[in-house]
This record gives sequence, C-alpha cells and structure tokens, in this order.
Amino acid sequence: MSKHTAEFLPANEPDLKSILQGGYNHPLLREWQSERQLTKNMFIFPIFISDSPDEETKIDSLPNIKRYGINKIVSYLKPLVAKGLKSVIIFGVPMKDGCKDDVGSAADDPEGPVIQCIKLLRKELPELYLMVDVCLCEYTSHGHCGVLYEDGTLNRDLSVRRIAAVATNYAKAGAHSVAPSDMMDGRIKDIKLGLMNAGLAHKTFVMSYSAKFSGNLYGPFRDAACSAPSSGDRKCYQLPPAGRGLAVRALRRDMDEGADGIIIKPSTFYLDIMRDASEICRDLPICAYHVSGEYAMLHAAAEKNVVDLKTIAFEAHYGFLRAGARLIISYFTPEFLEWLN
Ligand SMILES: NCC(=O)CCC(=O)O
Ligand SMILES: [Zn+2]
Ligand SMILES: [Zn+2]
Repeated sequence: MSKHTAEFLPANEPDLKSILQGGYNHPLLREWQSERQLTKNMFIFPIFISDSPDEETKIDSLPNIKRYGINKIVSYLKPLVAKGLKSVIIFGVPMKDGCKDDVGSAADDPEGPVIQCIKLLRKELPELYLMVDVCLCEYTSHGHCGVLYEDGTLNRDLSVRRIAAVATNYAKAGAHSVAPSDMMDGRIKDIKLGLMNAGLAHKTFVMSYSAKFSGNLYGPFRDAACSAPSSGDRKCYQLPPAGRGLAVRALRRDMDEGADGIIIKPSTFYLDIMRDASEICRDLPICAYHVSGEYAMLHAAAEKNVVDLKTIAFEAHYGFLRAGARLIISYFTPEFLEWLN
C-alpha cells in the first residue's frame, strides 16, 4: 500500500452503517427522506358560524380565528379557496337569547346558522367540500353533547336518535360529510341508517370522531363556540386521557358500524392512538384534529420567542403524517396554504 492511499483509510475496521449524514445533507435529500409530504388537499379548516348575520368577532384565546355571520363568511373564504383551500368543517354558534333547549333544536333549525351556511356555501363556493360537525353541546341549554335524563345522566337512546336526525338534516341541506363529535355509543350506526332512509348514504361521508379524549385542550374552542357545559364535565362520554384500550375499542366499533373516516382528537398528545388507528383502521383515512388548545399553545410559545411559529407548525403536522394520518383538521390551514406554495 502506498503512503498516498494509506492516509485515506480509517485506522480501524470501517463500520459502513455508521454514517447517515450523507443521506440528508442536501435540501432535496431531506424531502426524499420524508415518506409523505404535507399537501394542501389534506387540510380541513374549522369555521365558526353564528346566528348574527353580520358578525365578525375575534376570539381572544384563538389567534387569527374569528366567528363569522352568514353575511361575512363567503368573502372570508373566497380568497382562501383561490389559494387552494379544499375543505372546511362547520361549527354552528347560536347566540340569540332563548335559542337553546334541552334537545338542541337549534342544531338543525332550517333558519339556524348551520343549515343556512351549508346552503350558502354550496351555492357560492361549489368547489368547496363541506364537512359539518355534528353535536348538541353548542345548542343545548345544559351544554352537554347529548340529551339528558332528569338526573343529569345521558339518555343514550334519545341522544343517538337526535344526533342521527341532525346529521341527516345536514346532509339533506347539502353537507358532503357529517362528523359526529358527541361520543355517544352507537351513533355511527344510527347516522348511517338515517342517511340510508333519506337516500343520502351513497353520497355522504361519515367522519367519526372515534377517539376524542376529554382534557384541557378545548378551552379556546369553547370560547369560540360558546359551548362550555353549564354543569359537570364530559368525562362520562369523552375518553379518559390514559385510556388507550378504550380508544382501540372505540376505533373497532366505529369501523364496524360503517364509519368512512376516523378522527383522533387532540393530536400531538395522542400520536400513539393515531398510529393505533392507522393499523386497526388501515383501510380508512385517518384524520388528526390539531385542537384549539394545541394551536393556542404554539402561538403563545412563539410570542414568547420560545419557538418559531412556522417551524413548529411544520414539525407538529409532520408528526401526524408519521403517525399515519392522511387528513388534518387545523386552525393553521390558512397559513399552510401560504407555506405550501
Ligand atoms: N367538536 C370540537 C371540539 O369539541 C373542540 C375542538 C377544538 O378544541 O378545537
Ligand atoms: Zn359536543
Ligand atoms: Zn365538540
């Protein structure tokens, strides 16, 4: 061996698997290393529609997000659609005095904000895919997600019947997809039956919030939707945060009842459940819901210069893809429509 080549040889036996950096030293390589990229069509944007037609109100705890009235929503969404927004999830916020009752009649009031919004957006933005959240909490006087017995516990049968009726009425009004977030046992089956009876099952996507955990991350949403329960909490129907086994059972059940897609909510704190869902429900699209509290925390950290907002948002959302999600409900949607250009 010449003096010249010897200096290029490692002193010891080379470990050919030890060097990884050659695989990601260039920006293009870093893209090649991600199994999947974020794309605009994965994003579903939550919107809040109230029953005061001209409303446009900032929500202090939910940065950059406003509650809109029916006269304001089209002009807000139109530029986003032009930038590539494909889909929204609609939340109704009835605020008029006396509009809430014990069965949540305002949810599917033909003159109420949700039905009016569905009809308006179908007409004015026909290319936009409309998913509608189905729950009773925004519309009931007690603020719970179902119908209650007199002792305040949940009447499952009445709740599920009511929720199936609401979902069917949204589909009749033109919703492409209904997304029950109430967590009542057995509602997917009843919603599917309701849609079948109405002749709408073949064109309505049932997106189940299968694994929705109770916890401390929904505060800003409750400010936006005015939907905090007036007494008690939601721990008897939303899943306990440490209950992985319950989540697995809920995933299996909703899939067996005919769900077309599955939501895991919240997202960053529940990536293991997202991975479980992508394995258990591997034939269904899995959707991560990056909820209001997660979004607000990232904003708060960015304001304190603890993180860079864009970098941390990409990092969080890449996590969902890695865990197996194909869709993302995110308040960052307008930003990603810019960032993904
Ligand atoms: N059904 C929607 C929620 O309950 C809350 C979502 C959020 O906190 O963004
Ligand atoms: Zn609810
Ligand atoms: Zn909800």
